[in-house]
Amino acid sequence: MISLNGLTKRYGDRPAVDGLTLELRPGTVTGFLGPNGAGKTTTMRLILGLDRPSSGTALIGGVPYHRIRNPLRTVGALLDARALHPGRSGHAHLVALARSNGVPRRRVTEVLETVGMAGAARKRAGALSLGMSQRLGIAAALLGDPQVLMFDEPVNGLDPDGVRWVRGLMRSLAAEGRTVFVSSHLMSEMQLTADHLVVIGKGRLIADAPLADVIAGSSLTSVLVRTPHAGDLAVRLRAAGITVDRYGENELEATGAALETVGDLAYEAGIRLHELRAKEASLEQAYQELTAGSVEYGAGA
Ligand SMILES: Nc1ncnc2c1ncn2[C@@H]1O[C@H](COP(=O)(O)OP(=O)(O)OP(=O)(O)O)[C@@H](O)[C@H]1O
Repeated sequence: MISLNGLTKRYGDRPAVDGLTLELRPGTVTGFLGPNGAGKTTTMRLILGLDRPSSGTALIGGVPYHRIRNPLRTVGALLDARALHPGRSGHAHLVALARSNGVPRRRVTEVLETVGMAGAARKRAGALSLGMSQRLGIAAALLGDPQVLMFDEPVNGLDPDGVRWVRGLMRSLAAEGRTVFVSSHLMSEMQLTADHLVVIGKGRLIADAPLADVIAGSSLTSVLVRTPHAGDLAVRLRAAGITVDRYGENELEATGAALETVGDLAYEAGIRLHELRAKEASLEQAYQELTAGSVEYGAGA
């Protein structure tokens, strides 16, 4: 479990991370979202003890990173896949990492197989494609078989097959009861991977909620109804303050109300329904609404 309490990091007088308080739970993939410069990488660096907080705390299993006795066996992380000695092979890198952290050497072979790098592991790190470097970084994170895993943009540079593989890996790590914290800008991918979302903007917490709740909270999530009495139902729904769009004679779309509310209002009015169906917003739409006020580096209209 990771707990952040009032976590703050200032560079000069500008906060990059501003009073984050939240908990990341085991058995869950938590997606970490936010516009460019929102403070995602800084938050991960603070959790990993690579930067010191200006105030507040980041604890892993109740202790700060620097007090963990065997960090690699407790937390695995991929922050920057290119941060490797370019002349060293992936295999040599992992062997050195295993040796200095008391991890048995056979784990190197295991994790290289897990990430599909067994063939390319003897290449110089500098000669690897971005996607292969990402796989190697993921192998390093898995090396100590840790309960907590953090990945900063792990699918960056991966081909569609690799993206699907990362999704399966995150899901299986969480299914084993591990805490998985993963940042990404690929909303469609996050929608398929994450159970829970933490959204930040300008260093501040915007949302900390199950994926389903974030999507249900979008103004674009609506209810589609098919009924021979669409006109009557529209009047009833509008009277209850619900926005209604009509499609043809027998169909309407109600926005800003739960499926149950629409069904109950129809029932109370004695209106027969032939179809009642939720039309979910995409995570991308929900995310854009949530972060509309926090985008610092946008391209304008
Ligand atoms: N070492 C540093 N010195 C000064 N400012 C920094 C430093 N590191 C990060 N920042 C600033 O902190 C803010 C947050 O940056 P961070 O990299 O954490 O954002 P991010 O959410 O990971 O962004 P992206 O999605 O673009 O990777 C940015 O404004 C960045 O310029």
